[in-house]
Amino acid sequence: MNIFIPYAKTDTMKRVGNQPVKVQKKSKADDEARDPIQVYCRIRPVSSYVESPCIKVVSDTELQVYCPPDERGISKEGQFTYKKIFTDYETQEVVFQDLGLPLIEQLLLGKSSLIFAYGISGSGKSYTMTGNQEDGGIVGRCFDVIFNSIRDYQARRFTFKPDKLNGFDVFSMEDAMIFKAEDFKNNVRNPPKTPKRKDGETDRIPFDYKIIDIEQDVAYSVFISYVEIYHNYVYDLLEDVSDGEIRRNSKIIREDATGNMYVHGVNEQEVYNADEAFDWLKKGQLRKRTAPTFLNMDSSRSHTVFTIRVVQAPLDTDGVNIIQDKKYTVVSQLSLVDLAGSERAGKAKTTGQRLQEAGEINKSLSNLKQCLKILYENQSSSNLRNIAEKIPYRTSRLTHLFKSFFEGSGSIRMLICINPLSDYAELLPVLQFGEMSGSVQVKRMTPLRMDLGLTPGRRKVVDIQSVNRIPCVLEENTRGQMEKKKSYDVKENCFSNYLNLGPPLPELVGDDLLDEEKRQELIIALDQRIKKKDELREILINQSNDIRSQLVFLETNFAGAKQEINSLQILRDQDTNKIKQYQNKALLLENEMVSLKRKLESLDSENKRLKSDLNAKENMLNQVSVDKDLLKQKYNTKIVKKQEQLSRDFKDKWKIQENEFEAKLQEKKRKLRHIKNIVESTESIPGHFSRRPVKRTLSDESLNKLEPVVNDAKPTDFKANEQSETVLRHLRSRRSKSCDPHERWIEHKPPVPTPLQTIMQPKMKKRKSVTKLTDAKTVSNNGASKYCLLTQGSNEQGIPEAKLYKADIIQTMGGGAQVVFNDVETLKQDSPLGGSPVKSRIQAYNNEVRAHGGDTDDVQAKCYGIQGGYTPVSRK
Ligand SMILES: Nc1ncnc2c1ncn2[C@@H]1O[C@H](COP(=O)(O)OP(=O)(O)OP(=O)(O)O)[C@@H](O)[C@H]1O
Repeated sequence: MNIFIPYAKTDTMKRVGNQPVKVQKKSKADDEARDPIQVYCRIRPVSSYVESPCIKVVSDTELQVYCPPDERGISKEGQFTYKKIFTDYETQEVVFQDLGLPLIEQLLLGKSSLIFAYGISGSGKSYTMTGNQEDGGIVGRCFDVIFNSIRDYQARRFTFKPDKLNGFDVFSMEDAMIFKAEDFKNNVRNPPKTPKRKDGETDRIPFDYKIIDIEQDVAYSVFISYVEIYHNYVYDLLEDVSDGEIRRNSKIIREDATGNMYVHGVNEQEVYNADEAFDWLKKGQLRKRTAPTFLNMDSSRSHTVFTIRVVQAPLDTDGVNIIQDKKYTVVSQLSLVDLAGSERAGKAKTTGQRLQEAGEINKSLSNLKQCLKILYENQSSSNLRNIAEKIPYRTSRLTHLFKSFFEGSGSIRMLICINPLSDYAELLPVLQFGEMSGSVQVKRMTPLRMDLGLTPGRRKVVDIQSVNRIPCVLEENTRGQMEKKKSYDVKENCFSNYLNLGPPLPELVGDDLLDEEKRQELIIALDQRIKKKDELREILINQSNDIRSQLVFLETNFAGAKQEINSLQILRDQDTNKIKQYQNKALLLENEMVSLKRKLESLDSENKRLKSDLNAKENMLNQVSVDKDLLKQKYNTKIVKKQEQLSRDFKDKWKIQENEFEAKLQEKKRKLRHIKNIVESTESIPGHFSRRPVKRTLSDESLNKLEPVVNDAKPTDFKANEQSETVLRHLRSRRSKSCDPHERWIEHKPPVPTPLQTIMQPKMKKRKSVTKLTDAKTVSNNGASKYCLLTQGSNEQGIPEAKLYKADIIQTMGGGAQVVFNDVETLKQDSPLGGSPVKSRIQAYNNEVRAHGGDTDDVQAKCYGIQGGYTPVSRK
């Protein structure tokens, strides 16, 4: 077996003998550290008789391409530099060693990588990536190297299981055994289909390489998946399609919690050895879409991605079991991408479906180119604006799937495959793309393995100490049996060493002891044995001393360790107590939270109820206010109408009263004018006094000391003196008591006069009372010389007032009579207490009427007549 010593170590790796690899901690500088995409170029072999028309390899890193002169004699050429150029005579093994092997080493260290093969159709991409049975490609060789390297450190099958989220769950040994038993049962029921071997197919030649310097205190498991991207859809090549089903369902690409892209729901197979992995590869290859074209008899019509994922989990302190905490599990992946070949329809002579496929292939490849170009431009110093253009990863599934790699989740290597028979126009874009990709930098990934602080070499100690230990992988192969046997041999050898005291003693027969020679021989042999025995004793003593001192040392160590353990235990107990306290607190807080939550909920519901009540009440209030407004409006209009009506009525009444008063006034004026005329005519008669109207009131004190008004007394303005002292101007006028007893009076009074209850009653001895004056003869033929008209009403203050209009009846020549008014007596009553005398009088009158069995309504009506100037009793 070859042992691979890596030729190129990255700065993050440090190797010292067989010591486990220590990974430097991630520094800030590492975050910024970037590595270029490493681009390799492989020229496929062609017949030795044919010479490449336009390619010339200058060195193992430089390649020249030139275009033969055209008809105008113009020739073109260009030089391209790559990490390494594999010429046509370089074997698959060499290519693998340069391209694949370092990535396997990184894979086992927990670092991810991506290799993709790019080139024109038929340039040898699939050959390089997968190869064939006899001469395996990169994928098959990867299996061999991986399993050769981890064989002694493999975890039991089913210890890890994909969690469907691009991570892995870790299970105990017992769980793994249960899963294995279930899997065994399933396999018995549905035996897996192994691809049939083609006629003449030989056995696979395993690649005998091994990486010796890997971490031994971890357990490894390997998972593989195989997908193809066809027409921009992702299909699982390891998915079993049931007999009825024609095609597989496409898968979607997702991003996991750490930002890595993955094919969701893809079938990830755990493989335990290279042959098993190779079987799956073959299975997938049979499902891969290929078709014959003019350029390649077995041309890939899809991009295929073969992914190897290595899962590692550290061993516990005892070095026996795996630490089941998921966070210590390291997953690294190596994606091997065989891109479908770019092809020109004319050259490949494709039509129909093949042409469509070619279109899709070219589209996705051009998007890959575009992404890398933008990445390059974003990184280049010429990007002065320092504005990163958005990279269209999502445009195609191919770039979407590898987005995380371009963004720094692992290193990238590209293999440009070239068919030397291709012409300049075909080669140039491929070579240019390769060179441009070499200038793109991707962030350097730091392996994620965590330092648990456990003693290195735990597995080795267990291996040495337990000779009879059954290795965890014993059931997987017979290697363990051999090792077991080996350990027994060691044991036996050790004991034989200790028991061998020297060469065998000479055989003595009979008198041999008497023979000096024989005796000497025996003495020498015995001496030798004694010597050997002493030596052995000395060794034993030394060893026992050593062991003793070691024991002492160990004991002191042990005592120290014990002490340390005790203190640690105390600390642990304290921590446990603290944890318990915190747990109790958390529990209390949780309970409190629950009760608060409940309270909050009840308050919430109460709040909601109150809110709804409030809303209902608000609605009611709104309704009431609306009703009120409506009512107000209604009453306002009613009031306005009523006011208008009242004002109209009032105006009408006012008009009527005004007219009445006007008529009365006119009448009075007419009468006054008439009186004036009479007066003026009597004034002209000698011996007559000029007469002025006299106004007297009952309250007038001057009434008792009546003095005749002198004729030449200055006329007084009636209006001006209305409120002043009353003046008796007519000497003949007297109060009733002083009436001439011989005078005959015609008393004209209302039909039902209101009793005035006063002592100052007119006293007319000779009189004729009439209630209505319809005939003139009543005045003229009666021989009466005086006329008295009694009116009863109320003044402006509502106080009843009685007026006596006195007149002289003058017989006329024609036998008629003229009534000349010459005096007015006004009778007015005031209460000294300020009350209404009318009311009391009416009350008294009513009482009196009732006492005599009369009806008070009539009296009431009369009162109305007195107070309001209106009498319902009609005068005839
Ligand atoms: N280095 C090589 N040595 C021997 N044969 C080779 C080599 N490279 C390619 N070939 C042969 O060339 C043919 C085409 O190669 P391959 O199928 O790998 O091309 P490809 O680039 O994958 O084409 P496509 O893109 O159409 O799938 C195959 O028959 C393969 O065996």
